Amino acid sequence: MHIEVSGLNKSFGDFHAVRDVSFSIEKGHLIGLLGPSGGGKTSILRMLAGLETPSSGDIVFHGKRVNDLPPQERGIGFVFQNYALFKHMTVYDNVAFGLKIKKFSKSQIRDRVMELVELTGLKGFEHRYPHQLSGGQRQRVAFARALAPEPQLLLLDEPFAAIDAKIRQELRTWLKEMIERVGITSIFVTHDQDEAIEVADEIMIINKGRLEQKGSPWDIYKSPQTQFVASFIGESTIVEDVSKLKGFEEAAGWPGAQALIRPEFIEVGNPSEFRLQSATEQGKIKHVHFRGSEWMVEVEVGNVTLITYRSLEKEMLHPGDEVRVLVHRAYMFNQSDSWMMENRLKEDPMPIHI
Ligand SMILES: Nc1ncnc2c1ncn2[C@@H]1O[C@H](COP(=O)(O)OP(=O)(O)OP(=O)(O)O)[C@@H](O)[C@H]1O
Repeated sequence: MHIEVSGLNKSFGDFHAVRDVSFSIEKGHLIGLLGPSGGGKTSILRMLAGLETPSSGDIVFHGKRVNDLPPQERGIGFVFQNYALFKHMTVYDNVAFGLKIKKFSKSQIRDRVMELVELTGLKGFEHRYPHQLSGGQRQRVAFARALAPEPQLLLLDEPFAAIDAKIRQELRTWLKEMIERVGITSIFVTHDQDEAIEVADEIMIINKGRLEQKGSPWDIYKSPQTQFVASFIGESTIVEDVSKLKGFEEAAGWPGAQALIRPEFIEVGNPSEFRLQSATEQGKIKHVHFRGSEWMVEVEVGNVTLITYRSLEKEMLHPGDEVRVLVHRAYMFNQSDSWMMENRLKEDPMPIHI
């Protein structure tokens, strides 16, 4: 189902939970609504579902305005964290529930339930009750139940929040595969950036009721349009006065602009590792953390602590070591603009606008 949302607002009294949000979603895409707690993600989802009425704005499914349609007429399936299974019903009856309401025949129900039980890897569990299942299995039943009546849109609100880390990881991969196989347009809410990056075709970053950015995980990571997005996705250090770093002197002409530097924009090492010494800073190692496949290094340059990674292949660094630091790039932000700035001493002398 193609979705078009324009100028969506939601106020609770004089509190604006959702502010002028507009977006469209292609049929079959899996969208992650990502943002900090209280940002408005669930409110957006609830308005799409018809569980909350927008204060203003339009919600259009397949070219038809659905603002006034009740939830059961919108062709939506739900998997909510707190939308528990019916405890007194077996897996079979849970999955059959929506089909009975829609008055499918007994044999149609049987065929559809068995198809979904098979699809979700729950064959053999049809006669179990929810308390006889693991958390991951329960969420798979919830998924099967949501899909049974063949909805056009699937909404998932923090579907894995209550599940422990290892199973959550497996379920993410599983969910992505399932959604691709079924080909259903889906939107899921999460405040976990790894989850959104790994699972979603596109991410929408929601903060303080506003849509800050929408795009593929990779686009959002490499071209963040606001400082909030840059600091919310991935790791970074914010530098108040980047003009003090070598190669970034030009930034002194942009008062008020802040720089945000990602770990992969920084190289740290012994002097012999750098050919262009003049472009590097003097630094001192503060901490070195072992991260399994690499070192995470905190290095002090002037009064700023920068975070970067270092290959395990290279010579080991220790706290207190005097090192050279090369900052390749920085994201620059002021109130109305965002752009990428390259180290002038290193390569391209002109700042590149995103
Ligand atoms: N029924 C309501 N009445 C009053 N305020 C509400 C209501 N529902 C939500 N809010 C407020 O609107 C804001 C957005 O809430 P929402 O649940 O949409 O955020 P969220 O991004 O989903 O947060 P979380 O990740 O914590 O679930 C919050 O400040 C919340 O307190």
